[in-house]
Amino acid sequence: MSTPTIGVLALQGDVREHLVALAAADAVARPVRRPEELAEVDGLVIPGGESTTMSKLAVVFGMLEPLRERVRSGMPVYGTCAGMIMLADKLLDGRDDQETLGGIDMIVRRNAFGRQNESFEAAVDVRGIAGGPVEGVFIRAPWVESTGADVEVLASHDGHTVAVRQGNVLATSFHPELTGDHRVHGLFVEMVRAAQ
Ligand SMILES: NC(=O)CC[C@H](N)C(=O)O
Repeated sequence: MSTPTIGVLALQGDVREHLVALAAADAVARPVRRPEELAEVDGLVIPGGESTTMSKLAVVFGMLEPLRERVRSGMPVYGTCAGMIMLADKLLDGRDDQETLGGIDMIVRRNAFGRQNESFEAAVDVRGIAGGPVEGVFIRAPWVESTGADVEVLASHDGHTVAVRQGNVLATSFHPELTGDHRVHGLFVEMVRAAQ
């Protein structure tokens, strides 16, 4: 099977770290800012950052509808933190004008962990990832408040859902791209391969 080309949405956020993690997980990785670039990738990562800014820039760059269209058409997508927010069908504690792409039938609460702790790390067991828990880095992180019947819960922390998958769309509240452990990116690269 050929090596998949995976884009990282490069409007805002920790793009470089995802490019490095994807390359380490045996994908060809490149930044994506424009619809023409989106058309050329087999899968997409939406990075951590600030979802309100990312949503605004997606409108400015004319990316909102092209992104929605590709998610709807089944392109594999993986969102971390702000990226998870972007993939939520419904959002709590977002800004009034904040747009999401949707893709996962879930309600996500923005900054849910952030009120108590700005940032923390915790070992997280992720279904489908062998070799023990991953180090979860949570930075003003959202959690998943509820999920629809077709959504698979892959991980929880403190009783809150922090990793989910629905079909080709994967999302985590935490940031594997900041840890040097590329197993979650490896899982996503396998999802992209399987969809090719
Ligand atoms: N680390 C992150 O991506 C933080 C997400 C941020 N709190 C937001 O609302 O987008």
